[in-house]
Amino acid sequence: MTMQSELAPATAPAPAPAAPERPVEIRIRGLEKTYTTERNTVHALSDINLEIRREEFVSLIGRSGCGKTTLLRIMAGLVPPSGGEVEIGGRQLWQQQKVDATVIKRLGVVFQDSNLFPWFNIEDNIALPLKLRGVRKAARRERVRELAELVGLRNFLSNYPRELSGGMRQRAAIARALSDNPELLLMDEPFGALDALTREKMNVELQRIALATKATVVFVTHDIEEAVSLGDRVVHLTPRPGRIKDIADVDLARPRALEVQTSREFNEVVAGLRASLSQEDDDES
Ligand SMILES: Nc1ncnc2c1ncn2[C@@H]1O[C@H](COP(=O)(O)OP(=O)(O)OP(=O)(O)O)[C@@H](O)[C@H]1O
Repeated sequence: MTMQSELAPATAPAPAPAAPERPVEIRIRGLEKTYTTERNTVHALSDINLEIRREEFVSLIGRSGCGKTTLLRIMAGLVPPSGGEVEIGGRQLWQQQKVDATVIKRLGVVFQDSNLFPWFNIEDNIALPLKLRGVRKAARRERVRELAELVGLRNFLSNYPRELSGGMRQRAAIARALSDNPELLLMDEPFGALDALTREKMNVELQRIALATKATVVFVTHDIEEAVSLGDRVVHLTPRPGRIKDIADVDLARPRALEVQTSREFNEVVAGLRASLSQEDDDES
């Protein structure tokens, strides 16, 4: 495991960048976010600098309120930053508080709640982004079938969301996010509401899907084991204001089966991150 720290002395060996042969997909520079409400001002993110390479899987962890969701929502074009830059695929996402629509087309977003429309069946839910883009019915049907195969919902296309389990609904939400072939998948605690066993299965599934689609993935979670199981790197944010405290490299081959969690490397990375998170508690007390 390599822990990269902003506070590392100048003599520390330079950390090996993940997948150096791949181009940078996301470049975040000097990102700031301040929320101003009638009652107070919250400095949610401060001087966030991060580069993510194409096809990389990056997990974001940190205690509640450290700005994980804010960072993801800025990257998704949903919340404007107060300062700094987010470049995706070589283009600025935000310009004067407005999003560049061509950059948004590269993105797929999945939240904790699947947000499926209850009055549409699974096929229509998955097909919705394609329909909105004016893709013809026959092409939509073909793409939905492909995606349903990928996420294991082939036999449930005519069902309604209420007839599916939580894990199946999340798989449908992932299929919908993938429908327009996004190069970048942004996921905010997508499995947070699932039971532990379903979550483990979904972690294995998600890796398979990410490998098959060659998507770059940014994945927010509270769970250290989940972050390490999935990530090529794990970015640890600290609160007040949200900053990157350190970044752990996870040098484990893919695809990673559940058994990876018994390996020495896995447990070393988890222990390092746990120590880093609990040091935050000590710093607070
Ligand atoms: N719309 C908003 N208006 C005002 N403050 C906000 C808003 N959204 C978030 N915040 C504040 O910004 C900070 C970061 O919130 P954010 O939701 O990004 O953290 P988080 O790490 O995702 O938290 P959690 O793990 O609990 O979801 C918090 O102090 C939060 O109260």
